[in-house]
Amino acid sequence: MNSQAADLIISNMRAYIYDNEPTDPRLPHEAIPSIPISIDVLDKLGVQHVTIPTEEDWEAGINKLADERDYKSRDALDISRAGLGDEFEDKLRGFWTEHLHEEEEIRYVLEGSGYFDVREGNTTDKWIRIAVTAGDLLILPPGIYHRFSVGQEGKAHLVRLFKDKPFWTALYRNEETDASVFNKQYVETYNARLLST
Ligand SMILES: CSCCC(=O)C(=O)O
Ligand SMILES: [Fe+2]
Repeated sequence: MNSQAADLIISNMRAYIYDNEPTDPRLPHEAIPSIPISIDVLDKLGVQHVTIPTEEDWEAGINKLADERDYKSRDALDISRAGLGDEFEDKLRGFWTEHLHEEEEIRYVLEGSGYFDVREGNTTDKWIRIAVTAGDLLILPPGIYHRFSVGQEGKAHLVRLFKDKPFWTALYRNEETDASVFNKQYVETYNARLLST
C-alpha cells in the first residue's frame, strides 16, 4: 500500500457483502450472517477512505487532501427531496444504475448517510456495500463499477471533488464499458494487487 493510500486508510466506515434482496436499496442489505469486507480488500480494489469529522474544521481537512491529491475544483450536491425537488427520483435512479467513470470519484458526506456499492473486479454476482455517514470521504478509482443509494433517512448532502473542472459523466455498464481502457486498467491493477499478496 503506498504511503498516500496508507495515510487515507484511517477508517471507521463499514463494508460488507450486499444481500441481493430485491427490496428498497435504502435499507442496509447486510447479508445474514454478515460477511464483513476488510480495509485490505478495499485497498486492493483501490477504494480509499478517510474520516474528516464534520464537527471539526472539515473544510481545512478537505483543502489539505485536495492539495495533496491535486483536486482543483469541487461542488456540493444535496441529494434529498428538499435539495433536488422533482429531479430527486431521476437523480437517484441515475446514481443507482451500475456505472463507471474515467476519473476518480471523490465524495465527502457533509450530512445524512448513504451506501456506495462496488464490484470486486468485473463480478456480476455480488456487490460490496460501503456504508457512509457524515464525515466519511470515499475515493473510488477510475473504471470501478459502482452505484449509490441514500440511506433510510433519504438524504445525503455531499461535497464532490474533481481533478479539474467539475464534470460528471456516468458510463453505464455494457459490453463497451467492460471493454473500455478505464475498466481494463482497473481490473488489471486489481488483479496485480491480488497476485502481489
Ligand atoms: C452523488 S453520490 C455518488 C453517486 C455516483 O456514483 C456519482 O456521483 O457518480
Ligand atoms: Fe459514480
